[in-house]
This record gives sequence, structure tokens and C-alpha cells, in this order.
Amino acid sequence: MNIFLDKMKALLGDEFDDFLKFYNSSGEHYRGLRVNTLKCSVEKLEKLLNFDLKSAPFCSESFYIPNEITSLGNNPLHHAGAFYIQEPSASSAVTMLDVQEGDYVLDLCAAPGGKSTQIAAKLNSKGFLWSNEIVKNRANILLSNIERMGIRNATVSNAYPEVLCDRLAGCFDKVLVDAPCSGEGMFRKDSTAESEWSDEHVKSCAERQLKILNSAKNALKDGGVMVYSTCTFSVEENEGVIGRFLEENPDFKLEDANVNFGRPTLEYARRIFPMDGGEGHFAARLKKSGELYKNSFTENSKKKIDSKIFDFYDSLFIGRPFGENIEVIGDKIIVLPQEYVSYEKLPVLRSGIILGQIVKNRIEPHHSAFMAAKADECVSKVDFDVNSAEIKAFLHGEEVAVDNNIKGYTAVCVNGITVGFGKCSNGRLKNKYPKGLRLL
Ligand SMILES: C[S@@+](CC[C@H](N)C(=O)[O-])C[C@H]1O[C@@H](n2cnc3c(N)ncnc32)[C@H](O)[C@@H]1O
Repeated sequence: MNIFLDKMKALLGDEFDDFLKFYNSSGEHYRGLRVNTLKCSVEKLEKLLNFDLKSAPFCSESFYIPNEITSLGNNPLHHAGAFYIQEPSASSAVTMLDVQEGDYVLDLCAAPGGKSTQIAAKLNSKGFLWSNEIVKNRANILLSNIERMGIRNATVSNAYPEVLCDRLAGCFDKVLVDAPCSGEGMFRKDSTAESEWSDEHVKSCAERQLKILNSAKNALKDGGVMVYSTCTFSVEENEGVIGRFLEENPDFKLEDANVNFGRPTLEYARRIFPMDGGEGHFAARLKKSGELYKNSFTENSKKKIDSKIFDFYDSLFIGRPFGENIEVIGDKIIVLPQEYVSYEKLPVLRSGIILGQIVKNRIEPHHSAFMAAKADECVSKVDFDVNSAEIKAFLHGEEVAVDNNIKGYTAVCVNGITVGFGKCSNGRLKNKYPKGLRLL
């Protein structure tokens, strides 16, 4: 660890002692959440939580939470996707990417999904997100977070960056590379990151990061923007990687992201230290030369869809809110995003949402459709308060008493935010909350 501290001293100069105070205060670290505006407004969440949220400077939906708040993952509003638990400075990279509604965005190293879900909220269901993770079990966690946050317009894949970016060459307006790194900004909250640190590891991370960036650039359109970020302080993995990338790729230049959090480095890139209000982050915005063209709207599928599928769709949701780009793949009825990049022969876990599953001669609704629906888009719904016994029982997988006149597949909401569904008859709601998500 002495090598790490020597490097930090060289990097920070007069500020090293301030850094040491943070570094030595083990057990303490910044904690935060980001409001998912696809499902809940900031004002609404502030009213529903029983503690105060303090604004963070890195993104307007990102907040500090008090240290004494624990088990936030069990909160029904978390199950409903109203917020994502995220250390505030981790939201800085997407702010610097400046995602706009309608953009086509690739998040290349995406699990567990903090930044992908932030990008999706900025897209506001317009445009398209491709979210990729190389490690299979992490890709599944990513998918589960994409589903929890109610994202309609995303594809989730489990591919090697070089394969994916070759196949999707020139498809994206914006690309995020939140690269695997030596994690020096994680040391205060994760002691394994610290125990795995070595100078050799830093060097090998830098080689891998440059390789990933050199793949990522291929997926970008001319005139597109790429943000490279890490949660480490090392100069080799930050300024070093950017310097080498720019040398190898004269068609890219650093661009001012017009943010004022953290502190500048390489003129336009930003660094965040614990003294700046976050555990640690680096982000640089790179612009590719050329003229950006906008995607034209993808045609809806012209395939003939059995009218029973539309009857089923209309029996659950008002006005076909996910669009009509329907495909039946195996036993699954998928509503593809309204706009998307097609994905033949790529390891895709999901594109769009699963409306239902064909079981024998019936279609059963799928959890992901209810998570992506707004309460007022659901034909039948019940709504429980965040502190009610009913919502706790539902999240535990129990049956819940409902009005006698509610029948059939019914959305379950917590304070007006969908969290799943059940099937109602005779005043009871039979629980369909997925077993793997239930409270223990
Ligand atoms: C810093 S994490 C991403 C965090 C994520 N962006 C978020 O905000 O939740 C980096 C990710 O890169 C993945 N990764 C590891 N090796 C990789 C490689 N060679 N190419 C691409 N991604 C890799 C890791 O599995 C990890 O999920």
C-alpha cells in the first residue's frame, strides 16, 4: 500500500493530508441514491422516504443519504424501481455524456447498471440504449436492474467489446466506457478492492482499458461522443489511457463537458476526490470528428401477429403503451423497442420487454411488462402505501386481500408506482412476484 500512498502524494501535493484523513476514516464513506425519473419524481420520492435527501453536485437526481439508513434495498420503493442505490460521484460520467431524448447510446461495460439506468432515465423512453456486460452472471444482474427500473427501450447483451463494436460499427450517437479499473476510489467501502491492489494490476488495467476504448470507438458514429470513466485515481489508468488513445486516434479530441463538479485535469477531463464530495471518479469526454447524422425511425415489425396477442395486450394495458413492434420468440411474446439496432447472431439477453409467455394454450403476463407500465396504463390495479402491511406481504410472496370486484391480472403499485402483478379472484390477489426478487 505504500506505493499507492506515494503515488497519491505525488498526485495531490499539498492536499495529500486532506486525502489521508478520508482514507484513514475506514467504515465511513459517501452513500447515495439516484431517483429514477422513469418511475418517480424527485419531489415524490422526497415525500415518501422517512429521511432527508441532500443534493449531490454530480447530477440533479443524485442525493446523499445519511449513514444510519440501512437496508434501503428492502424498501418497497426500491423494489418498484423508484430509485437506484449509487454513490453520488458515480453519476458524474453520464452527466458528462449529456444524453438527450432520441439518442442512440451504447453502455459497453454496464453491470450492475448504475449508469445504464441513469442513461435510460435521460432518454425518457425515446431513442435507444444498448447495455452490454462481458461477465455472464453480472449481465443477468444488469438485466434485472434494467427490468426493475422499468426500461422499455433497451437491449441487454453479454458480448466481448471487440465483437459487439465491430458488429454495431457506426450505430451510436454516444458511447460510455465505464472501464474495469483498479478501483482506488472503492477502497473506503470495499476492502477487497484494496487487498487486490498492486502496481502491476494498475498497469494491466491500463492496457485493458486502452484495448476496450479502441473497440468502443468503432461503435460510434462520425461526430459522436464517447465518455471514458473509471473509479480509480491512478494517472496510468486515467490521463495515461486518454493520452495514448488520443495519440493513436487523431480523429478524436477531448471536449469540454461544461460541468463544474470535481476538478479539471487534461484541461477538459474531470477528477473527483473524497475532498470533492465523492468516493472517487475520473471522466473524460471525447468527440469523434465528422458530421453527426440522426437515426431514422425503425419501422415497426411487418410480421403478422395473431390477433389473440393484441387481445391479451389490450386486456392488461391501455393504449398498447410499449408500442406494437411485437415478435414471438420461442414461448415469449416480446415488444421490441420502438427504435432499436437489430442484433442477429449477438449474445442478447433481452431487447425491449417481455409482454407474456405462452404456457400450453394460454398466455401468462410477464413481470417486466408491469414494471415498465405506468399505473394509469394498467387496466386493473391495486395501490398500497409504502408502509402498509399489504405491500410487505406482497413482496414476501404472500396472498393479499383486495376488493371483491377486482378480477384477473392486476398491477400491484406502491404509492402509484408499479412493482409487479398478481391475479385476483374472490377478494384475494394471488402473488406473481418473481421468487428470486422476494423479501426473505
Ligand atoms: C466499473 S464496472 C461497470 C459499472 C457500471 N457501469 C455501473 O455503473 O453499474 C466495469 C465492468 O466492466 C466489466 N469488464 C471486465 N473486464 C472487461 C473487459 N475486458 N471488457 C469489457 N468489460 C469488462 C466488469 O465485469 C464490470 O462489470
